[in-house]
Amino acid sequence: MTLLAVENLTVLRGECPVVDHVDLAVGPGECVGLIGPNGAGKTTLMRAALGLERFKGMSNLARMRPVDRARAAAFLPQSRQIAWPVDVETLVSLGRVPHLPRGGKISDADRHAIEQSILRLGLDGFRRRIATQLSGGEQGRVLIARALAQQTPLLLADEPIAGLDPAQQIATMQVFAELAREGRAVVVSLHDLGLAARHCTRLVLMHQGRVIADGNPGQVLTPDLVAQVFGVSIWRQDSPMGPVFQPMDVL
Ligand SMILES: Nc1ncnc2c1ncn2[C@@H]1O[C@H](COP(=O)(O)OP(=O)(O)OP(=O)(O)O)[C@@H](O)[C@H]1O
Repeated sequence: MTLLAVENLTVLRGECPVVDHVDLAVGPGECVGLIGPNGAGKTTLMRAALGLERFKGMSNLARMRPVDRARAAAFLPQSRQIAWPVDVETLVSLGRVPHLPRGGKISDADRHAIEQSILRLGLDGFRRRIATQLSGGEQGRVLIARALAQQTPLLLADEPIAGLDPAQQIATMQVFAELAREGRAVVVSLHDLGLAARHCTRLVLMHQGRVIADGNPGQVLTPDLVAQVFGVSIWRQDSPMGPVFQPMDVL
């Protein structure tokens, strides 16, 4: 089964392709780290796949009616704008909107999904706090919880761990890996190559709009590719807790 199917997808800015003939298929059980330097095209690829950008090519999600798409995929955009001063529980409950019958009330199943998401993101103590009054990192976790409450087979998350402290970064990546183990799929863009290597089942490396490597972390994060694409050297060691990748120096 394929949850995300993108074929030959190209996004032009004027004459310039910022996403260039990308093919990507993601299925249940995969936690895909979308990596690449600033401007590589990661955000544009996700937005186009969701039908939020004009593109050439094919995306299964962009073809769907909005209500079907909202049940098929949750999207966590890079901008973490929270517009309304509502409490955390109310904000997370908005993730259930695609599942509510027209004019319908929240059901027990909805309540369960909201509760699970709040607990999963460690937000139990925050549920009555006004979301706009939380710190940037706390707001980020609330928005992740809202996306989880949507209970979609696929989650697309654009730099969700940027600005989180180390414990929250690890905990969030563990939640994504867990979702994949439960049979859902996650596509997450991130700049921390070490966390990407540790928690993702697969890495897709973008450079100048193209996918230039796609495979398991060891296949993608080779010293040559990392030097070519990111312009840094990388230190790699296998540890009892898995492989460790650490960018070391600018080349
Ligand atoms: N609205 C826009 N108009 C013109 N160019 C744009 C627009 N949005 C993005 N771009 C350009 O498209 C390219 C890809 O941008 P994109 O945001 O997809 O990269 P990214 O890989 O997500 O980068 P980052 O890691 O910095 O978030 C960049 O060169 C960017 O300047």
